Amino acid sequence: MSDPVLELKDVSKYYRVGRGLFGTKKMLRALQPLSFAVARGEILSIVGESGCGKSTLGKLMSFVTPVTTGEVTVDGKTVHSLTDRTGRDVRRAVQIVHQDPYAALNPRKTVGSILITPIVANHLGNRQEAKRRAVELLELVGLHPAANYLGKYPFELSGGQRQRVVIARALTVNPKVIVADEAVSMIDVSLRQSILTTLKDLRTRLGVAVVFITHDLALARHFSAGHNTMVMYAGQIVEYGPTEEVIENPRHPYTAILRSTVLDPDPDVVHDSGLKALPGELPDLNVEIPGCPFVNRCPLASDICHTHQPHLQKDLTGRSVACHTPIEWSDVSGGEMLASATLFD
Ligand SMILES: Nc1ncnc2c1ncn2[C@@H]1O[C@H](COP(=O)(O)OP(=O)(O)OP(=O)(O)O)[C@@H](O)[C@H]1O
Repeated sequence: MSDPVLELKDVSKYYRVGRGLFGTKKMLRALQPLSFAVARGEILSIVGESGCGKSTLGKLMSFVTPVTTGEVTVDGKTVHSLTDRTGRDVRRAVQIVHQDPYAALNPRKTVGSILITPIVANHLGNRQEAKRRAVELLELVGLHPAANYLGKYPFELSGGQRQRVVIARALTVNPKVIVADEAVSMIDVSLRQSILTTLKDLRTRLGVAVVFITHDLALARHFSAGHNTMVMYAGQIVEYGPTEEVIENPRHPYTAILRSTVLDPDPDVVHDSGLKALPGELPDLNVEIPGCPFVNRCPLASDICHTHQPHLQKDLTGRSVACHTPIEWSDVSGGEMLASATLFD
């Protein structure tokens, strides 16, 4: 990859979820070891059903939660503990924006204080410089005239305005990557588009990379058009590559089924098209299974899928798929693509 800024190497996450027989620890495998990188200024969408590990991955890459195994690095540097002062610069290079703008802001602090405090605390300017920077950031995230917002309390703002303040706060420490975890899912549908545009503008204006975590394939297609999309299933990456390739000509049967279930035919339509329930259930993450985690829901499964776990393999188009029986596409007439498998019936 050209110019990676954030790299995850064999990163996994197990949560302790109680005690089993004889007091043994019961662990839930939220993420299998996975590796990928985010390039400077890249937009990467991460999509998948509820429980597939998207938020866990977002928390690991922004140093909110420690990894169980593996390593997360920013410009080749890592942190050895999430509270280690020497790793502060590395940690603050990745900022996370959560879905709930109501819970994210201290109701007793003004917008000015919310933005000025981290700038001063991180020695990025004195109070006067911090105030100037706060105004700049509010303008940047689309709150005009910015000076009017400094004295406001969160309760005086709409959900969309609060989320803009949350994004401005993330920018106070000059991050290299913003992880937006379902950042518009609690925002009124009519305001989503403009917040997404603001996030995209940050990439253009500041060169910051944006990792966009969503359960909504249509939003991913829209937001990361021209960039990359990763599809997750049961704590694993099942498909990864250029957004148009992954979503228009999916090679993993899971991506294909998601696509046929949820997508609006118009790629420019942004609306609430969350994943509908697929037939079957996610596998039990408490149990280690030998084969592919999707095997019980997969219409293309063959014998090997029950016994051997498929690994992510890159094809000639630069897309990676973890599947023993990936869908083959062929160009039949003047660019029209035809799948070998009829998953869309
Ligand atoms: N702190 C925790 N302790 C125990 N299990 C957890 C914890 N956080 C997440 N999990 C479990 O890890 C798995 C992955 O959860 P995660 O929240 O990362 O998925 P997700 O794809 O983001 O889903 P959602 O969109 O519903 O948040 C789930 O089975 C979840 O119940």
